Amino acid sequence: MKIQNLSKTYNGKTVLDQFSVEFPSAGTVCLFGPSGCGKTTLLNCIAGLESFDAGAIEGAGDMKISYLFQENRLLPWVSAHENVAAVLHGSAKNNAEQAEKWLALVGLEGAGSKRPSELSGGMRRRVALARSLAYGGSLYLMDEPFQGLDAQCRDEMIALFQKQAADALKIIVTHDFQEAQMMADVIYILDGPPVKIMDKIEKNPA
Ligand SMILES: Nc1ncnc2c1ncn2[C@@H]1O[C@H](COP(=O)(O)OP(=O)(O)OP(=O)(O)O)[C@@H](O)[C@H]1O
Repeated sequence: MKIQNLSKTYNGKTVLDQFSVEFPSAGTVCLFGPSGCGKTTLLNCIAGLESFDAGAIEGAGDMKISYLFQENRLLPWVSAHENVAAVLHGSAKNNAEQAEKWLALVGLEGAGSKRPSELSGGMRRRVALARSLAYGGSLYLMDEPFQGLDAQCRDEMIALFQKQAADALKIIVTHDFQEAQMMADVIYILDGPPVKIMDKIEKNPA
C-alpha cells in the first residue's frame, strides 16, 4: 500500500502536508508519535473515513479493512457476545459459535452475556479486539489497541494478533515504544503536525 503526497487541512490547520509512505503487504508497522501529530487522521484517510485535499492512497481499496478505533465503539444495549456476532455474516448458529470462540481467545469466556457497562475497561477493550479479529481482513488499522490492558494481558493480545492475523498488514498506532519494539517489523517515528517521518526502524532490514 502506497500513500503519495497526501495533504489534509482542518479549518486552516495542516495535518498532512504531501505525506508519503509505503507499507508492505503483510507484517506489523507501528506508527509512534506524540499526541496530536496526525496518526489517527492518517488511519482515517487509509480507511476512507476521512477525505483528503490532495494526493493518493494506492492499494487500500483492494483490502478488507478491520479498524480498531481508539475508542471501543461497542453497542451499549447488547451483550459482549452480540457485539462480536454483529460483524459476522454467517448463519445465526455459526455467528454465535464464532463469537464464543473469539471471546474465549481474548480470555473472556463466561463474560459473553454481559453488556459493556457491566465489564471493566480492560474487558471492554478485549471485546473490541475480539470483534476486530472476528471481522478479520487483510489490513488491520489499530489505534492504540492495547490501552487499558495490564502488561501480561497486552503481551497475550500481541501474540494472539501475530498468530491470528499473521498474513495481514497490521498498522498500529501506539504511544508505547516498548510495545512498538515488541511487535513491529517496522517502526515509524513520527512528529507533527503536519506529520513527518523522523526515523524508520526496521527489525530485520533486508
Ligand atoms: N475533525 C477534526 N476537525 C478539526 N481538527 C481535527 C479533526 N480531527 C483531528 N484534528 C486535528 O488534527 C490534529 C491531528 O489529530 P489526530 O487525531 O490525527 O492526532 P493523533 O496523532 O492521532 O493524536 P492522539 O495520539 O492524541 O490520538 C490535531 O491537532 C487535531 O486537533
